Amino acid sequence: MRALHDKYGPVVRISRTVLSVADKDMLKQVLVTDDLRKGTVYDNTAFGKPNMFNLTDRAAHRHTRRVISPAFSIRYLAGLEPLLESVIDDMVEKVEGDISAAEASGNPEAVIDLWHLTQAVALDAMGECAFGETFGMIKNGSHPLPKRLTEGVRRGSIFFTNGFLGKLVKMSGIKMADPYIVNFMKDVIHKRMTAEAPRKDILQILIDAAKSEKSSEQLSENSVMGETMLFLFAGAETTSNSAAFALIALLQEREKFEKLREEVDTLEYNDDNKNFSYESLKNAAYLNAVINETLRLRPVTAAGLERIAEQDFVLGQSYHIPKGTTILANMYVAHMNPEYFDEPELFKPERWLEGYEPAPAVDAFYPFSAGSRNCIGKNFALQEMRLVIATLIKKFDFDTIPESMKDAEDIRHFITLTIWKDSFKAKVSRRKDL
Ligand code: HEM
Repeated sequence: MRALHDKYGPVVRISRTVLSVADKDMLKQVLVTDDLRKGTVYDNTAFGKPNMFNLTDRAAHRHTRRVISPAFSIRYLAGLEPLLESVIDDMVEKVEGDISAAEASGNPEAVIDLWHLTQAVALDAMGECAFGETFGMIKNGSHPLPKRLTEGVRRGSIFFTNGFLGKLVKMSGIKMADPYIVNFMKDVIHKRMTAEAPRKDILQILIDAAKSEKSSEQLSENSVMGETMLFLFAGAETTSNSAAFALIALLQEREKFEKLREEVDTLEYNDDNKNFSYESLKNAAYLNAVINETLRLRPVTAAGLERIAEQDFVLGQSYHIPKGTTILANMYVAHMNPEYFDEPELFKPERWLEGYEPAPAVDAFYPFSAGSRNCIGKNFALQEMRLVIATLIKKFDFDTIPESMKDAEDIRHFITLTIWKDSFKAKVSRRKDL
């Protein structure tokens, strides 16, 4: 798609009824101002349960989003900090344990798969915050869930990107939701519905809605299940891949790693509970610049977001778009446009720092989308990424493994952007300068 945009400009007609759009003002029009309805491709992900992500009906989506939004408010998220912190503590313990094991056999460095580690962290974070208990991924190293999750996402991507196949499977009545995940979910919800005391987490907001007697605040039990499963799909791999992509970029460019470490060492850190404060991470300019730059270069939805014109309209004051046209909002192409971001191929966190010239076009930066269907988990994801990256850099030294660095260049797009090998290993040791 990028090559087509390079050749034909910000609007590319890829078939009689499908346009790809990468102009920043048009992206805003499609996603925010005109707020076009989600396209039919989203129906293809609704094999199991309808949820906030795949609902295309505006009223149904508005209701669900309104009921769930309090779980993602900044204030409520602040209350989830102890849960996230316990996951980060597990991560540190795990890495230290691996290093101790390596040291016992005479090696100061442990070989650790950072792709898997961040995935385990994201799954345990989702477990703690949305399922009421950790999956124990970091500690035990395995749980049937991540394997099935990855398989599910990859299988789903075939249907997500192939509308005809999706419709065929739907018509045939084949159930795409993995029964293991469904049963797991049913148990979790049952436990919480019958629990005596509430637990302060994301799931609690959904459970309260399931129990609510006011129809305007209600969610059916079926919806609670659909939404909770959605958090697992939407919240784990997206966040873990992004955190891992940031670590890979920092290992590729050591001076940026050192610059980040310098900043991380100045941040408020509580030695007793071994954690950074939310405020200090939120205001860490270089850390947030590294995250922004990673999301610019490696946006999880790099294939574009599908929207549909429900009536004729004029796009960007120049294109007459007939009703029924599908529009792909292609943020990746916008992120790679040199008019918006200078030297767009380069990993340059500095562009996000105050005073950098030419300033990045923040209105062309859409990693979490925008408008009524933007990412509800944005703040959660950002905080988790900040914690993971800052903690690893504060506590450990890293050495690269050439073969892994090479493998990390093979990046593919399923539903999210991922490393084809599903693995990124590095040598990790205790920090020598502490
Ligand atoms: C780096 C991490 C993440 C990125 C880059 C990301 C990005 C996105 C994007 C681009 C969308 C719009 C998708 C579309 O229109 O098709 C989206 C939607 C969504 N995301 Fe995220 N996301 C991340 C993490 C999370 C987390 C942690 C959660 C939940 C805990 C989450 C939950 C959702 C949900 C529920 C939607 C659908 C919202 C709606 O349609 O109303 N995401 N995300």
